[in-house]
Amino acid sequence: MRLFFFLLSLLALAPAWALEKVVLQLNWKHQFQFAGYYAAIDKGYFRDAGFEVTLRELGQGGDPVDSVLAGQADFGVAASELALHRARGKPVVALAAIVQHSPLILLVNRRKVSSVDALEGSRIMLASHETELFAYLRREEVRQYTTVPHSFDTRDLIEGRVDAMSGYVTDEPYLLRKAGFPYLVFSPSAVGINFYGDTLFTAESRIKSSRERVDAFRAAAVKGWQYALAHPEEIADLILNSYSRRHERAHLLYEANELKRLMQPDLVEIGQQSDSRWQQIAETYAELGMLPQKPNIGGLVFETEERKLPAWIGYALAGGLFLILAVGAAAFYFARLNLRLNREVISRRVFERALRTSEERYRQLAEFSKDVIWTLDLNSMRFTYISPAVEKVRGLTVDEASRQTLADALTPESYDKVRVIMADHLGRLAKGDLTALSATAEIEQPHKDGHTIHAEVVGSFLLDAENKPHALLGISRDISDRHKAARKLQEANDKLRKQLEEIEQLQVALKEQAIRDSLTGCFNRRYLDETLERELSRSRREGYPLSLVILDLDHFKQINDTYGHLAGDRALMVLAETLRADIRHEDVLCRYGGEEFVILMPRMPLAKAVERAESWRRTIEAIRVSFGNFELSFTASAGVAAYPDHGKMPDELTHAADTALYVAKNTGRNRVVEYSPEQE
Ligand SMILES: Nc1nc2c(ncn2[C@@H]2O[C@H](COP(=O)(O)OP(=O)(O)OP(=O)(O)O)[C@@H](O)[C@H]2O)c(=O)[nH]1
Repeated sequence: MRLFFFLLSLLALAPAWALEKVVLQLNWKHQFQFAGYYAAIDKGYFRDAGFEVTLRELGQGGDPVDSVLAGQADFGVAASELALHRARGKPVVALAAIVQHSPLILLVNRRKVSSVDALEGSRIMLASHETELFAYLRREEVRQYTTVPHSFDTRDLIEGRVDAMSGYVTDEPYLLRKAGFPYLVFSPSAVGINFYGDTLFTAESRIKSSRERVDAFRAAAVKGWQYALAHPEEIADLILNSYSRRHERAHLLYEANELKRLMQPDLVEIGQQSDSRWQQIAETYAELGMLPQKPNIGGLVFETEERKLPAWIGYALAGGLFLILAVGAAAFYFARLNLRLNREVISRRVFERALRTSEERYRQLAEFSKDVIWTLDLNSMRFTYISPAVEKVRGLTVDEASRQTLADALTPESYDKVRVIMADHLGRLAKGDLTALSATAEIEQPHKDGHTIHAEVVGSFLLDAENKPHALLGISRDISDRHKAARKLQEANDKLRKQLEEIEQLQVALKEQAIRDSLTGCFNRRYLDETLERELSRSRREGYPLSLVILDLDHFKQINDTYGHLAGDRALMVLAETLRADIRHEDVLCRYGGEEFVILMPRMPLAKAVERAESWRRTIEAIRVSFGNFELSFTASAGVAAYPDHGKMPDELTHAADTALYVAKNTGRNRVVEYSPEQE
């Protein structure tokens, strides 16, 4: 009975015994990168194919290629370097190209490095098997750089211990974005290096000994990958529960998403690989001097059962040989055509590369310019590009500035101004006036902190294929400092002008003071002396007469003595006012002495002057000046002399008028006396 149960238990164990134990050497640590293999184990696909699979992380075993060739592992995961190894004679066989496009990239600090060229002379963290990145640097002509052994720790890049590090597009960007680090990605695909990513491989010896078993292993792995891509959340949980908690769930799902993008399962059957693409990869290595020319990678690509042709096809092929010969000529023609096409493809690549280089240069110019460079879509009137200088100029991040409408980006006055300019230019362009392609304007823009900045903008309309403007490309230069300086200069100029005006007014006042009597406002004696001389000369020159009246208040001393000096002053002022109101515009009224006034009258003949003096005498006689409780009245005497009758020189004339006045005083006062030589 015991023997029966023993035999029964042996039977139950039989399938487990039948399983072949194999080791699959991974090229990195557990994460979604190997999702298909976890799924194949968990869902029993490997078991169904007769395998008990142990997954070994990198670190638990050596390099996958070395491990598999040394027999320490049965299968391995490696990338395109498989072509390099095969061409160098290592008997590796690629079973399934799981990831159609390599996820390998270079990561840099965006603030420090903006183009691959800038990596010349820098420190780059790279793993030795990341051959395509070496190829990439070489193709970008970055020749001098220090390779730093990989720590696989993004902090080395964040903290600036290296200038660049290699990484997987599926992985590191997640960590860097989470750390808020301003990273930039350089991908070898930019220069046409399109390598396979993770590829399942084994040693040639294993295929020779059991091709069917290898095929079964491959099929189980592919099935696992199909499941993993369809159920990323389930596999993420499986990784967390059974393999590694190194990556959080969100990180694993990010990886799943990126990986799916690189595998393109909707377009390419998982694991599919082609001889020609592997050959291209090998030739890229050759082109970069890492392999000899025309590298031989024969045997690298595994012939699956599906890929192998059935025997009947061989007969069919033989039968078709005739047909092939018949179309030989056509093939020759197509080969030539193909050659030409190839040449075109190459020249196109060269052109694209030149274009990329020039684009890169313009991008750098824009990214590092102190001026803000931007493009505005004319349909949506939204910004489609704004360069990072906006942060310094307007205090806004590129994202914040890009979200602004044109109206938000300008003060209301500037917005109106810009709209008018744009409408004008677009109108002119519509009429075919190409001088309207560009415009300049000074505008004001709000800064994030509330103040206003002044900018000088140069804008150019970009035309589409039909020559219609579709966008506006602009460069805005911050001229706030210039503006401030100009405003200060203007203020200083205004102040200076005001001061000059004040000085001029003071000078005029001073001049006036120098020639006027302060009590009565009449011209003073000095002015009379100058004027009399000038007017006499003119009279002489032009031959017209000139009269001079000296008028003196009678008994003025008595007014002072009786009513006080202030009353005398008041009488003088009233007298001056009376005379000023009566003389002609060209007459000159002067206070000649204390109570003595002179009236100079150009172009006035003697008789007329006497009449005028007589009229003043009568007016003065009638004056009544109120002073306190008193009413003052006074009379005046006057002497009249004229050019040329009584003298030709100033002294002669004043002397004559004075003599006549003397006579007036002595003959009873309150009278006008005309000079005559007998008075002497
Ligand atoms: N209030 C006042 N008096 C003045 C001013 N200038 C001169 N006088 C006075 O004018 C008077 C002139 O006196 P006199 O020269 O004797 O002449 P008068 O009293 O007018 O007599 P006759 O000229 O001979 O009629 C003096 O008393 C001066 O003090 C002045 O600016 N204000």
